[in-house]
Amino acid sequence: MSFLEDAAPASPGAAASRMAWAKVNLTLHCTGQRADGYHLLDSLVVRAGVGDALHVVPAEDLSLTVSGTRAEGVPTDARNLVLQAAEMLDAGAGRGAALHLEKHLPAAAGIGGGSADAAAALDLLSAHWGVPLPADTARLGADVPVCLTRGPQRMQGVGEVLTPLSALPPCQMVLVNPGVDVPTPAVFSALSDKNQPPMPDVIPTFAGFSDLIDFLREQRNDLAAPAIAREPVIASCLEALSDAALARMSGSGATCFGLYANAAQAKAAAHRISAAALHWWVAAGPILAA
Ligand SMILES: C[C@](O)(CO)[C@H](O)COP(=O)(O)OP(=O)(O)OC[C@H]1O[C@@H](n2ccc(N)nc2=O)[C@H](O)[C@@H]1O
Ligand SMILES: Nc1ncnc2c1ncn2[C@@H]1O[C@H](COP(=O)(O)OP(=O)(O)OP(=O)(O)O)[C@@H](O)[C@H]1O
Repeated sequence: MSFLEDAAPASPGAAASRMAWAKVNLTLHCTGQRADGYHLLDSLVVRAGVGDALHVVPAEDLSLTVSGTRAEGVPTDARNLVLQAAEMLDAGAGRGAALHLEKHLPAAAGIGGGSADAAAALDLLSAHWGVPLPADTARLGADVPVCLTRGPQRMQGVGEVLTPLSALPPCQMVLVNPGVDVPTPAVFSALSDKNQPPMPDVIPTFAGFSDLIDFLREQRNDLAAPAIAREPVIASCLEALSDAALARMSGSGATCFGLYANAAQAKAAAHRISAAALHWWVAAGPILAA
């Protein structure tokens, strides 16, 4: 089980570090489809207080090593979004950096693990090399622009249109992943109605936890039904979170989140679910305010 307290501090030899916080889609409405096949979205996105950590030390060449509880199977070559972000930023200039990724988020899990790592790499290396961020970071992945922001965001377009929202009331979250990879393209393809209603034009400022929950209850994750049809265990994750004020799936799955009013409730739920489903990944922490 992972908690915010487990988040890796800057490693002793690192010149600089960044956290790559999990991205959670509190809502995910699919409102259309572009001619190139990408889907138009309307999503309320937050960061959970659990994530990967990326460290850099100066070096002649560009390199990446990976450790951590979820390091198994994560590529260390050019397939890794951290190195793709570095190459994008370097633009062929041949700059070096020794990068080390502490991987704690499951991959292909709907919480943007790879996208958050790419955003952390862009932010870290932009400062380390003294070069500006490129404009078209969505080329690395539709979730990369939102992972470069802090605080709650309304995400529209195919992921590149971002509107910062007022801070949410304090809210604790439990994340549960049953260990099945859910490929994003397959879930989008299986979505039968791609023209569903957006969120309201104006997202209100929430006075307290119960106002936030009341609002979210009226919203949807349109990818939940096709994801559950592919992987029915996702419904079991939602069932395991049934003591939460609200339980939904994030992104294209399979990770589900439960929202709780306080940390004691969230930790109790996380312990209960971990004990009952030993092979599931379970994490608890606050929604990050900024
Ligand atoms: C489902 C979300 O996680 C919601 O935040 C994102 O839209 C997906 O973000 P991502 O994994 O960074 O997406 P990408 O790596 O750019 O795209 C993976 C695949 O998802 C599908 N895709 C993604 C984003 C989008 N707006 N429409 C899509 O149809 C496409 O088939 C694409 O080939
Ligand atoms: N830094 C990285 N960490 C994890 N996986 C990576 C990384 N870089 C590349 N990958 C590859 O990308 C794939 C998808 O990873 P990622 O965690 O971004 O997907 P996701 O959880 O589906 O994100 P989303 O929330 O956008 O659906 C993995 O199968 C993995 O092989």
